[in-house]
Amino acid sequence: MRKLAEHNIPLREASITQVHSVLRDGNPLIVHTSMFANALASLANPKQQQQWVPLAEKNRIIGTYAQTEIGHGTFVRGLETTAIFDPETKEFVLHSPTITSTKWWPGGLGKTANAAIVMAQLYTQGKCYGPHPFFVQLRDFDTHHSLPGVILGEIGPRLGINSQDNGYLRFDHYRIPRTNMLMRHSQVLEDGSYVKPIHNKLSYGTMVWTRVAIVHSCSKKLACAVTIATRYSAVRHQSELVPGKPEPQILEYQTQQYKLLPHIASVFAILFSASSVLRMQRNVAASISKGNVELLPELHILSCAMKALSSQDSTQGIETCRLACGGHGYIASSGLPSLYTSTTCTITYEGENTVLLLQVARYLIKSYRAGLEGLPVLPSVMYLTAPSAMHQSPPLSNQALIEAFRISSANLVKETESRLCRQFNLEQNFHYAWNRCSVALVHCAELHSRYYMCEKFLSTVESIRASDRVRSVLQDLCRLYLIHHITLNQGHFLRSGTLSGVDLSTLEEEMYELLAKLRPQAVPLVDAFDFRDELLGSTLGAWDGRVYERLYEEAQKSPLNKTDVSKAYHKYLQPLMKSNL
Ligand SMILES: CCCCCCCC(=O)SCCNC(=O)CCNC(=O)[C@H](O)C(C)(C)COP(=O)(O)OP(=O)(O)OC[C@H]1O[C@@H](n2cnc3c(N)ncnc32)[C@H](O)[C@@H]1OP(=O)(O)O
Ligand SMILES: Cc1cc2nc3c(=O)[nH]c(=O)nc-3n(C[C@H](O)[C@H](O)[C@H](O)COP(=O)(O)OP(=O)(O)OC[C@H]3O[C@@H](n4cnc5c(N)ncnc54)[C@H](O)[C@@H]3O)c2cc1C
Repeated sequence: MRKLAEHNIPLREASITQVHSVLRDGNPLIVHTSMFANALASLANPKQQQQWVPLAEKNRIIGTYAQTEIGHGTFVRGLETTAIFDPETKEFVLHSPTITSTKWWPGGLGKTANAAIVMAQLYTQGKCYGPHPFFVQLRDFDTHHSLPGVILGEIGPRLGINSQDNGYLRFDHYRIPRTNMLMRHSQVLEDGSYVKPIHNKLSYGTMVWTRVAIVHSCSKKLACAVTIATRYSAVRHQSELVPGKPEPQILEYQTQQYKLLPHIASVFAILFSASSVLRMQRNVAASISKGNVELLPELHILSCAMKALSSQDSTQGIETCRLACGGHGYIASSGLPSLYTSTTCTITYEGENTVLLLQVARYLIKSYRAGLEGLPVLPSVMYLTAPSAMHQSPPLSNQALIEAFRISSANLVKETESRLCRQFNLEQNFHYAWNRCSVALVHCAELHSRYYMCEKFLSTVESIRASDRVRSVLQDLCRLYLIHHITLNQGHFLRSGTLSGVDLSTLEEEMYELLAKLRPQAVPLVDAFDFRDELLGSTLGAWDGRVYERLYEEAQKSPLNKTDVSKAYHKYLQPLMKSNL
């Protein structure tokens, strides 16, 4: 926090700086500097911002985002915490009526935060208007004691990010002023009448913002992992490639190159997609402030798609990097275990991935149907019903591969929509039919999202003007990425007829050549991510390659090495050894 102040970094931007990466196992302030700060900036009206933002900037208020309940995370409309307006006192009464309505998971809630943005079902004049955000003080600002009517605690150890205090929260008829409802988009007036927002999902804005931020952070985490594993693979020598010859660097093995290079490529694919979504988010934020919400649905879908794909890719990539380091990848000092545990949670939080992909699928099916009827659809999905341009590009060129993605994705959506119609005719209920098709629907969303990511990778690389040599390396990397994902999804391309079996063999052959061609670039590419050793925090991935010395030095720090004979010997082991059991 002192560093942020020194460098004049506003609270809202803190979460995208390096600060949080230094604190590897999570930290109790992350939700304060990200979601809480963003909720105030985007959901509070100017008067409320004047009241709370300066206090949050000075860390007098430390906040969290309390939405998820022990009984409901995904289904936001099903939240049970109530905020009932009392016109007599001009207050909202917050209450947790059931065990399942207990807020559960918010970061920093357990012991750190003294305030929260609480999502609760808004009731006024006897009517429920759905989940709305409220600013709620939870602890005394001086003593830090929880306030009467507020029950708070920590939820216990987790798979990772255990330096963070994820918490639980219950309300017992806890009263807050009317003006604590975040009123930028919707309001409850003094007489209890409700003023609705210009789009009924604007109160979900903090989630959209965080999903976009997660895409960027996933590329960073994966970049750390590939840096560690690639540098280590250049230092580590093992086995014989040619019998009788010296042990080669493990990076010489094609299988090792196959483990690492596609994930190095993935860092760029995620990064370039993140930039594109971020640009769109800024445009949408500017439009919303002028009262235009036309592009909000597109941003919602794109942020769902990219959050799902980037969290899945980076988690798998980090695990592959860990395995690529053999036994040393399992040791905590490699940095890889904590990278994994602090990344795999992104698959679940801020919208569980399957659920987000189903949001994307819903949009694809709706847009496909609209396109068939000649109704206007947004640019990113026009291709679903637009004629194919496959024949215009040279066979197997990058453009042709992108076209193959586009056509395969459109084909899958078309096929799944027909299945949905057939199922609907059988079930006579759209929702049951939807559920019966949901595996295929998730595949549609994944292929569409992959197409978007490939397209962003290629168009960004093609636009590089600063250096021909850099562009050339990135073009190879991008080509590897396209072919790699085509080989992983062969079935879709064969089914749509966009690529033949022969095409796929040709591409596979090219992929193996690309691995060899890119091998000398592997270390320079990860060096170019420019992580300081302190930030990587890895015995295997440091700049100087002193892997074995660092592993040995780190072992010396183990508390068990402070004495030659441990206390446990005298207490348990010696008696056991003498007991003749
Ligand atoms: C670095 C920071 C650390 C972060 C730590 C992690 C913090 C957290 O995890 S906080 C909690 C996060 N929780 C979540 O993300 C919950 C996930 N669930 C949801 O977002 C919603 O329940 C969701 C989107 C799945 C469904 O919402 P629901 O209100 O039921 O809408 P639904 O009926 O499915 O859709 C209705 C329409 O709204 C649209 N819609 C839904 N959400 C949005 C949105 N945010 N913006 C615009 N439109 C939206 C849909 O596309 C749909 O449009 P259409 O009718 O045209 O097809
Ligand atoms: C580390 C961490 C930090 C978190 N921080 C916060 C925080 O700061 N604030 C906060 O409010 N919350 C936080 N959360 C909660 C998080 O947002 C939820 O866990 C997440 O949204 C998933 O919801 P859930 O746990 O209810 O899962 P569920 O929705 O119960 O998911 C369980 C399974 O059901 C499936 N499923 C659910 N609905 C559907 C559907 N409609 N169709 C098909 N399948 C479905 C899912 O795919 C999944 O396989 C955090 C969670 C974690 C793990």
